[in-house]
Amino acid sequence: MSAILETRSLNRSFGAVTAARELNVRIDKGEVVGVIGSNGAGKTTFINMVTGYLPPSSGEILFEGRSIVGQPPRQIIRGGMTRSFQMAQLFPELSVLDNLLIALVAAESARPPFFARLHTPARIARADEILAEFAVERYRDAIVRAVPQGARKLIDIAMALIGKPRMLLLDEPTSGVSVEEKFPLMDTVMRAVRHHGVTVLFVEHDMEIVERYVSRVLAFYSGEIISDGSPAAVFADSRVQELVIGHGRPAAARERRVA
Ligand SMILES: Nc1ncnc2c1ncn2[C@@H]1O[C@H](COP(=O)(O)OP(=O)(O)OP(=O)(O)O)[C@@H](O)[C@H]1O
Repeated sequence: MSAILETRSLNRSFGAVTAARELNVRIDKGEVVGVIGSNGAGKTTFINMVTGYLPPSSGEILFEGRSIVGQPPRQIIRGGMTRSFQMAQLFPELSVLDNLLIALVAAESARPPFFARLHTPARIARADEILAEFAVERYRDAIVRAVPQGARKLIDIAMALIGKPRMLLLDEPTSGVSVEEKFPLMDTVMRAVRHHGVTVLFVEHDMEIVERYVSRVLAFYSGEIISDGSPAAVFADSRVQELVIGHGRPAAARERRVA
């Protein structure tokens, strides 16, 4: 497998706090990787550095073999790596369609979206295609503010995928989503990313979601990766049990430990 994302000796400090310490991460094309860690472990710092929102204190970040350190987020998006946020980043007063078109133009062009013509037939066709893929067509012309939370999450992730990125980073895709909605939401997202062969890395506190959807887990603690492997191996790691998941580990992991 070839690497799509690599970090080398990546560090980030905030005053006396080390939020990332010598992170050497390699993600191969097609992997679905979960990032876990307790509050303040450095998960968001890692995602922010990789997507251009936060400059590293030192170290290297390679996307498809090329350094992206110093590139602004917009350039990284156009280069093929996008992200969604814990809180959906939609324009609440605009329609779902307009939100998707703005995201598409941002992924296509260096110009700010308001200088480009949004409503071209080709762009609308692409927006309709992704609305159908995420089964949210019925909200196409709704104002975002009026869309239920679960559908908003899906639309936010659809926005991240509309420009056909090769890598997607998600920050807690199921946060704020009801227990009944979380698995259908993740099923929809995973179907879409697998269909397009997108590599995925997502931060998640819900261990049931991690166990069900990822092939590999990175466990963060105090700015370092303390365990990296299959969900079964990482959940069985005594440091991870002590420092990261405690009693919140999934039932299957508990059973494996007892056996
Ligand atoms: N902008 C900032 N200024 C100062 N300290 C920061 C800043 N961002 C993060 N930190 C500190 O860096 C450390 C890592 O924070 P980070 O947000 O990356 O953790 P996290 O694992 O994403 O936590 P959570 O699960 O709560 O989102 C914490 O000690 C945090 O207080």
